[in-house]
Amino acid sequence: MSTTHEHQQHTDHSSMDHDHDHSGHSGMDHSMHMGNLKPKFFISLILTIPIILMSPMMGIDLPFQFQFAGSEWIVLILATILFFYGGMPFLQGAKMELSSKEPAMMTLISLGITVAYIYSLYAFVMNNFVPQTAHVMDFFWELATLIVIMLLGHWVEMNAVSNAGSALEKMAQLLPNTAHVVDDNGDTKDVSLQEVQEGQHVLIKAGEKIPTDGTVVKGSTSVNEAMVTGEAKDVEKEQKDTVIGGSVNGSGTITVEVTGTGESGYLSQVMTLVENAQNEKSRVETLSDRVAKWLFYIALAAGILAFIGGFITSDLSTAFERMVTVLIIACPHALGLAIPLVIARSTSLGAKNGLLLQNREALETAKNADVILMDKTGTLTEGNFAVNNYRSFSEDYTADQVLTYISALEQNSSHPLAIGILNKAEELSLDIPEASDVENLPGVGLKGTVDGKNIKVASVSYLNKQSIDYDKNDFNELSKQGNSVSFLLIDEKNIGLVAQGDQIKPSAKSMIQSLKDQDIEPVMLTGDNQQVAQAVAKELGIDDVHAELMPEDKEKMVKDYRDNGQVVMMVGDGVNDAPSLARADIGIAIGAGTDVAIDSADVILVKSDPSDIMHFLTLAKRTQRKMVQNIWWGAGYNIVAIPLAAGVLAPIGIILSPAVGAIVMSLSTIIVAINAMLLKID
Ligand SMILES: Nc1ncnc2c1ncn2[C@@H]1O[C@H](COP(=O)(O)OP(=O)(O)OP(=O)(O)O)[C@@H](O)[C@H]1O
Ligand SMILES: [Cu+]
Ligand SMILES: [Mg+2]
Repeated sequence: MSTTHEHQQHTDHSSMDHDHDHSGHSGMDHSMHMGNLKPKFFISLILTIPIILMSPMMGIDLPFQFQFAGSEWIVLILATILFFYGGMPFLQGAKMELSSKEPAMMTLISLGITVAYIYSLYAFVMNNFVPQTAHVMDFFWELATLIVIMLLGHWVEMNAVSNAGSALEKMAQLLPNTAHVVDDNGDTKDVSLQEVQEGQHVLIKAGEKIPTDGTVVKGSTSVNEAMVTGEAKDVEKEQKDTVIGGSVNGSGTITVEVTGTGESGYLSQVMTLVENAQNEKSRVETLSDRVAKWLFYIALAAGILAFIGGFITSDLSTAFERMVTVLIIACPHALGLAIPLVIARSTSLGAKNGLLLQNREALETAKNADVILMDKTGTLTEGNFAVNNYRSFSEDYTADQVLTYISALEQNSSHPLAIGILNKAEELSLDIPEASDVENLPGVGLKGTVDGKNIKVASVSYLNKQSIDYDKNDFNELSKQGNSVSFLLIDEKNIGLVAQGDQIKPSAKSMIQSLKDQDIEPVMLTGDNQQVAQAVAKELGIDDVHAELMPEDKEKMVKDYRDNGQVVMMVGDGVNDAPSLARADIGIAIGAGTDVAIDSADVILVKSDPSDIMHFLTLAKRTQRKMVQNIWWGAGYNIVAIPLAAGVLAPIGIILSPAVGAIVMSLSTIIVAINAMLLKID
């Protein structure tokens, strides 16, 4: 079971309807190569102040400004330092964008500052060394403020990303992080990962994350190490093999002697979460890059036209001035903040509402969701099973012995059904033997060896498929009462059963109603038997129910819906849900669920409350709306200002005064910032 691999496939699949490129990071993922912008921003700010004071803005002297003999030299020197020091991150970014042939934000900024700088140099030379010419307007003021505001924007953006990272870290700590430590008597105890010590033995059940580095001392399994090594291939592990903390156990149960420190595995787990979030390239971010790319071409074209127009109607100097004005005004100050601010706000709102977003793209896809497929056990129900009945069909075994054998296998399972059974066994103080070669049979149950016997705990659908006899009336009676029934098979012979009941989560019913109100069709997919499934569905108001499904059946259902052109959300918690979570457009895992499910999902409901799905949908919708609004506010300024600056209306005497342009530009930046902060979900 290679979940990460499947996740990869999943992203490939979803590219049917939109182009999100995980490979195309390079040119646009500014934060990766910009280093620490904080000192850069402050030093640039200090350099900028004297420039603002001593240099005219777009050729206009502001009331607080002053000049003195030689002050233009100070401006020149400061601006030169600023251009190379403060502008470097953008110049480097532009180099990367251009080398991948994707001119965007960085190229536009670089073009603006480079033209401003070079033209200002030219103006400086003309004004100071060629006295006969008319005064040539320089752009040192614009150059300086441009660089400072851009540095601020990117610093905020990077902060947003790393804040999201630390929010994630906090959230991840809320997820269960215990290891099952085996003591000398063979009993297991759940211990917080920080307390696990080298040399201890830990039990790792199917679908669980391997908590620490170690050596296998018992059992065999296959392990998916993709999270750690990046290679999406299952690796077979048997005794004496080493396992890596953070990798995910397949279907076998193993005992491992801890060799790495207790924390390393867990920490790496958190770190991967955070890293994934940081590397995540949301398509909405790309949207602003796309807008910037268009602005780049528009600005370039407008700049050239302005130059030609200016040259025809006036002189070379006016032509240059207009071109530079256009390029500078085209620079998307506000656009640089439009998306990062919304993302920062949205991530922290999500965290406050119990949502851990592993894949921010889910925020975008959500608005198109047509159908939501939901697992039953542990998702819509508590997964707090209580044994209502257990019995033997064989004269060779008592009912208690049936429960004992089942418990022997269940000790190796992380399934909610296992907990109910083990609680009952403990209540009865049953002496449980040790099982070996335990393997999870997803969608069916468990198998293993106890007292030299081949034992299985299996579902009714397995018995049906294998044509193993059981009393149908008896089974129907139990399951109609809402019991999940598991059979004990010894050498494939039906020996007994255990029947357990569960409760529906309190918030589930109103959530289903809200989903229907939003025209999202709820469908229940469960591995449990028909009768229980129907009972729960009826109670919740779900009309479409599919029961007795194997994990691959669930996955196929997701696929069928998607092939039908529908956008599928899938909510689940178990090993049996992992493939479908990865396959769905939006996979949502229950925080208390198994590690594989969590790894395969895009969103984690940390509080394990299904009604947080509604929070997610609201957050997604509002985030999306804010992004679009902010892009309009950010780019709208450019759309209006560029043609004016280019002199489109010059023939009728209207030409955008550069000072007014600069003021409107600042206004649009402020609007974008305030608008982002107004994002709320209640
Ligand atoms: N650890 C286990 N102990 C006992 N029975 C099990 C176990 N695992 C699976 N089964 C049997 O297999 C059936 C299917 O299990 P599966 O995990 O696929 O679904 P589920 O947990 O019952 O339901 P859902 O898919 O809604 O979570 C269970 O209903 C049960 O009969
Ligand atoms: Cu700008
Ligand atoms: Mg489940």
